[in-house]
Amino acid sequence: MRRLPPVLFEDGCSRELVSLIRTILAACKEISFRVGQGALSGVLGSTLDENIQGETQKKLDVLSNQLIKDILLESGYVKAIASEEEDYTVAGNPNAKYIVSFDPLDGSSNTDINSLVGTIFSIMEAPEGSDPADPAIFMQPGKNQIAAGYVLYGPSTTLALSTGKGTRIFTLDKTHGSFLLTEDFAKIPVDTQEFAVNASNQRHWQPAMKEYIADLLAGTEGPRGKNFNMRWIAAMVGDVHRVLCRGGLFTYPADTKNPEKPYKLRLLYEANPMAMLVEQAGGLAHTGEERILDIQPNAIHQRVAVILGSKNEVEACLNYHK
Ligand SMILES: O=P(O)(O)OC[C@H]1O[C@](O)(COP(=O)(O)O)[C@@H](O)[C@@H]1O
Ligand SMILES: [Mg+2]
Ligand SMILES: [Mg+2]
Repeated sequence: MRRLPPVLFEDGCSRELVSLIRTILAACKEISFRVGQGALSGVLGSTLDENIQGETQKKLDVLSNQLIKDILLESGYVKAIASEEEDYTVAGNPNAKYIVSFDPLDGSSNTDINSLVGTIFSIMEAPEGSDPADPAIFMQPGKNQIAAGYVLYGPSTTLALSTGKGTRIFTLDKTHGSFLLTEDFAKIPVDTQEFAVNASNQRHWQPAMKEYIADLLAGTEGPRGKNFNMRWIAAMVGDVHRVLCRGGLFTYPADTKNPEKPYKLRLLYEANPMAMLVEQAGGLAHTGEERILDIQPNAIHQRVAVILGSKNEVEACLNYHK
């Protein structure tokens, strides 16, 4: 089986980029081990702290963030990092070429129930002459991503990675510690009969999303003329993995539950990297108003609406938003 580094070199990735990706993955292997230890790890449950976004931090959120942050800053490969669990961006090596944003542990409410969690990351180039301490370094649209990926800590530890030449899936061989290529070019089927949404928010959605989901639920008796099934893992990383494996539509739409927070998912750490992986596998990723990868960010913790997955189904959903 082909191992990760040679595959990336064949794609023309620079030595520095391959080393950076391997550095992130080294931290992910450690997180994979800790997550796999479950209650034995001593890091299940919550801390007494909140992150800057007002969310309670799980002990594994804090640990995963520390592992990735330390290894990246020590490596010298990054000019700056932005993390869901850091209040501000963190400056790195002023001479480095890349910047990395990451969600150290996505779906962390799942840690205590032994369910899916993962790490999501996005790599861009730092603008020429930029100041490593200036958060403006991260204010680039997602289409500038050089690489994006996630590591899913499930029954097996799985990496989905794109460097702009398709989306590949690797599986961690825990006996040797290598990520082995297990699916060369993931291809999301264009049609689907499966969707993922947190339906408990239904009464707070905008009319377009209410109508779209109602029509899916109406099945063969509704305007879509076919039955749909629903899944919700409560970890975007798990839901997007299913979409990459067998298609589907995943959405976290705008809602009016908390007027100060109409969107849930973060642009830099969640929406952008997932959008790149999905588009590189033949799917679409949109907010309902614009392509996610075209959004010009205005803050590191910015949140957006997300509709992604099988091309024809995302287009069907977008038709309700016109
Ligand atoms: O509480 P809900 O509505 O099920 O939210 C689930 C969503 O929240 C998230 O878990 C947010 O991620 P974090 O765990 O990194 O905060 C997404 O992965 C997921 O899609
Ligand atoms: Mg997350
Ligand atoms: Mg997280």
